Amino acid sequence: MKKINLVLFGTGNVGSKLVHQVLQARKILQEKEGLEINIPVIANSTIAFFQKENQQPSWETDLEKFGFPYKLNDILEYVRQQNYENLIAVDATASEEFVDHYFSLIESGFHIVAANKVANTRSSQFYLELRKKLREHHKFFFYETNVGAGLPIVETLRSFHRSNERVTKVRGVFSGSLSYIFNTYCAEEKAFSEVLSEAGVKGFTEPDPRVDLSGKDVARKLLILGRELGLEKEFEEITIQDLVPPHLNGQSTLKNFHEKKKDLDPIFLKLKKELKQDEVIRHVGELDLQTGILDVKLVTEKRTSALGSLQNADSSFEIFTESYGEQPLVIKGAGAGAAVTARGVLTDLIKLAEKLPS
Ligand SMILES: NC(=O)c1ccc[n+]([C@@H]2O[C@H](COP(=O)([O-])OP(=O)(O)OC[C@H]3O[C@@H](n4cnc5c(N)ncnc54)[C@H](OP(=O)(O)O)[C@@H]3O)[C@@H](O)[C@H]2O)c1
Ligand SMILES: N[C@@H](CCO)C(=O)O
Repeated sequence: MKKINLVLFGTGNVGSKLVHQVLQARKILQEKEGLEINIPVIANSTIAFFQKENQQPSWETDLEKFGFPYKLNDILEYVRQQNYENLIAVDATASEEFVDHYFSLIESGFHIVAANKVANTRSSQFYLELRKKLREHHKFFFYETNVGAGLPIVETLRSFHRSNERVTKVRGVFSGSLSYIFNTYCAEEKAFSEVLSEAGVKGFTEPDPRVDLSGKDVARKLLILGRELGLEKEFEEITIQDLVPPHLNGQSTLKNFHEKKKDLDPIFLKLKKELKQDEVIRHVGELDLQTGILDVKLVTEKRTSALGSLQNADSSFEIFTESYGEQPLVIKGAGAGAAVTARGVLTDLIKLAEKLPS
């Protein structure tokens, strides 16, 4: 039986769902894949819980009851003492700072699976250094859920690139939360702030929803795909329409944003009133490989068009390539949500495990 040992960082929407899915799938993975997945350490931003045997269904209570404040070195020392094989760090945080730990983790023998997009959207220099470090230590880095949650977007583009298929453009609704927000807002008589709150409760938005509204999350996804296709770009080169008014932006606190988010209502009501009867608002990203332009913006679409008729938190990626010609390959489905994302992380873990020794 092949064993992998996970250290899970982040126990929010995605991280907690992942533990449940691993526990549920454990027996079948052992039987059908010959794979045992253990999670000896679970950590959030402040506390960690170390479990010597297999994780139990009571892990949430255990984390709360027996978890204690930790430093990364405590975890590195612990896994070294336990001599765990096939170690994988799962980054289910949205943390900018956590990514600084990737180098120590790799040096300490970890592979990495990340839902967090930050490592792939820092400077090109960081991006290349990380890959150099991975190569030097013979470690893998999987991050399919960085774009389109559980949808196979990164893998599809990487396969095109490897087979020398020229991708000319990727366009679509890249954000599950903004899809939900504009699909709902344009279809129902609710205040924008109310729909925004709903998207948060459903686990579609980033921990700070301004990361979605500012266009930053979609811009990150464009950059990740662009880099996958060999485009050398920096985040600052992306054209982004920021939907957060200056008085609620990153200079003010998240608490202040939540207290004042009703200030968004008149702004979006004005946009809605300007629509013709057969029109809706959609939030789109466009990655043009021919011009090198990466663009994030709001557009008006016909209600009946492919993007105009999207439902729920669906994302839609239109991938234009040389062989597909005028008719793009379209990948569409839930673009956010804990269950689909955790399943995407679990799929990454299984694919990574295939590359590891028994
Ligand atoms: N939700 C989705 O649909 C979706 C889809 C695709 C990708 N993603 C990505 O998945 C990641 C997690 O999203 P989420 O919705 O699960 O967020 P979330 O519910 O806010 O959970 C984030 C978790 O990360 C923990 N955390 C923050 N900083 C940390 C640190 N330095 N070390 C260890 N843990 C830390 C938080 O701990 P505390 O509770 O202690 O703060 C929390 O448990 C994000 O990067 C997001 O972009 C999400
Ligand atoms: N906040 C992100 C989660 C998926 O990356 C979105 O809405 O698309």
